[in-house]
Amino acid sequence: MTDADLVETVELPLTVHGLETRGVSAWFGERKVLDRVSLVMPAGEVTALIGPSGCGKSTYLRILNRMHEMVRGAGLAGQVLLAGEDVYAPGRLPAKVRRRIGMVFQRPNPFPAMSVYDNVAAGLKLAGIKVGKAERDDLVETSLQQAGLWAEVRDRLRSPGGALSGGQQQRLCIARSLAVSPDVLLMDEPCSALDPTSTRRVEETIELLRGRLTIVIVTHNMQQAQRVSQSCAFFLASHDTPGRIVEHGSTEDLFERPRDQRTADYVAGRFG
Ligand SMILES: Nc1ncnc2c1ncn2[C@@H]1O[C@H](COP(=O)(O)OP(=O)(O)OP(=O)(O)O)[C@@H](O)[C@H]1O
Repeated sequence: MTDADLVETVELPLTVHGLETRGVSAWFGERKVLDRVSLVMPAGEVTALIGPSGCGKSTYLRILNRMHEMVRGAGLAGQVLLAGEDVYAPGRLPAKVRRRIGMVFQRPNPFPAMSVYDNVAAGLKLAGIKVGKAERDDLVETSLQQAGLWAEVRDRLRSPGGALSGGQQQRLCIARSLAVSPDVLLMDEPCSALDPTSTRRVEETIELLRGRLTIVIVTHNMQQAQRVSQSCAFFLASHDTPGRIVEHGSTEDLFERPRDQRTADYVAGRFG
């Protein structure tokens, strides 16, 4: 048997696209917070962004789906490519980019008074997608299944989203994002407000989604980065130096065989 035979091959649907940035820098007013960040986030994989607080991970994530430009005074240079196409090309609508590159935030933010069903269907509505009732039913069910929540809510689709547990609410938000069939899902510390059991369930959902779409996750939890991601990028900034990637590569290499001493210190919990 050769080494090649041992490599697990995951067959990707043709529709799964990867994401790449080339020389991305960012500013808030005069202050530069990211410096020439180049990174490939492979199709169908989970890429974890790690690093101490304030090094620019969330800013970088928000650049990927054009949310950074919503902040007054925010500046940007460089390129973001989805399936090789620049998401900042002239004429590309930010709303369309955000439909292809969805996002889940630190705190679950379902519409609390809206039913579970309507919360997922809201993903379609917000994206301006009109479908008939039967197709909507299908999409809601499929999205909840992909988010690993269907079995828990199939009998309470008409209950308010706000009545679910924190972890269920986060998976409901994931289902809402999935309803529009995005290419990429960005997750900004999606488990930081959750207890360990709910965290596990969200991690299982991430595992379920792997291979179906490309995922980029910001996490402060080193065990989580190791559990859920296949590749990993370590960001670092200092008081007078904007955030940069110190090291990136396979998650295993980054944690087991870091090339840079700062990476070794960070993943071992010696700072940050
Ligand atoms: N809206 C904003 N206006 C001005 N400065 C901002 C804004 N958002 C973030 N910053 C600054 O940009 C830098 C990067 O912040 P960012 O939130 O991206 O870091 P982070 O690595 O995600 O931090 P954390 O892990 O604490 O969430 C920080 O110095 C922060 O203070």
